[in-house]
Amino acid sequence: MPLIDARWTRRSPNTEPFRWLATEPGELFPLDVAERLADDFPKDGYARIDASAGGGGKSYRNYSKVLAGPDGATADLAGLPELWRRLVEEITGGDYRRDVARLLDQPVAPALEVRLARHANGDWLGPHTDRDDKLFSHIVYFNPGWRREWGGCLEILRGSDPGSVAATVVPVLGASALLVRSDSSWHQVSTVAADPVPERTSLLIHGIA
Ligand SMILES: O=C(O)CCC(=O)C(=O)O
Ligand SMILES: [Fe+2]
Repeated sequence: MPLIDARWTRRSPNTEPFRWLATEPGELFPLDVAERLADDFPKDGYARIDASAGGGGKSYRNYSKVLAGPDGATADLAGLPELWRRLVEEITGGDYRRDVARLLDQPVAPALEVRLARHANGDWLGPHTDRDDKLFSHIVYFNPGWRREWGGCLEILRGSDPGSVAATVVPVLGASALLVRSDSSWHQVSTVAADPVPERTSLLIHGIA
């Protein structure tokens, strides 16, 4: 039995302010699968990245862990919980990227990068469009009971202005967002509120051209 329910790709993307799609909990995988993935969310082997000083690129702070690189190399899969290993194998296995290509009317991504991220209290990701070597970004969330007022929400922007929010995705368990990269695909992650708000966990899948 696959973990991913291929029916999630029957949806049509939004066209405003660029091409993107939000999926509801239960669409991408059954809720009990999402719960088990959240329970087993890998905790070790992250790099703390603080790019708040800028330097021309996007401004952000998080913990990041690469699961599969664009060169086809997979990192540390043996150390992953069994369910996570299965999920990474399914994502990199071929059907997933063909389904995404059909949904987005794009060429099949020649390569994927798969990462985990954790955002702690005060972490954020400033406005950006993603690098132009990306075809799409798919972000899946694993946060039971996450509330909008805790921050850490994905905000779809009309432009580079952080105030130009067109839509908000609350990163609740099992929800996901699929973004088609373009010069107008501006988005950001609002700052995660202070303790006792828990860490925000996510899986990122980038299609690389
Ligand atoms: O975590 C999210 O909701 C968005 C992440 C993102 O946009 C990125 O890593 O480029
Ligand atoms: Fe992004």
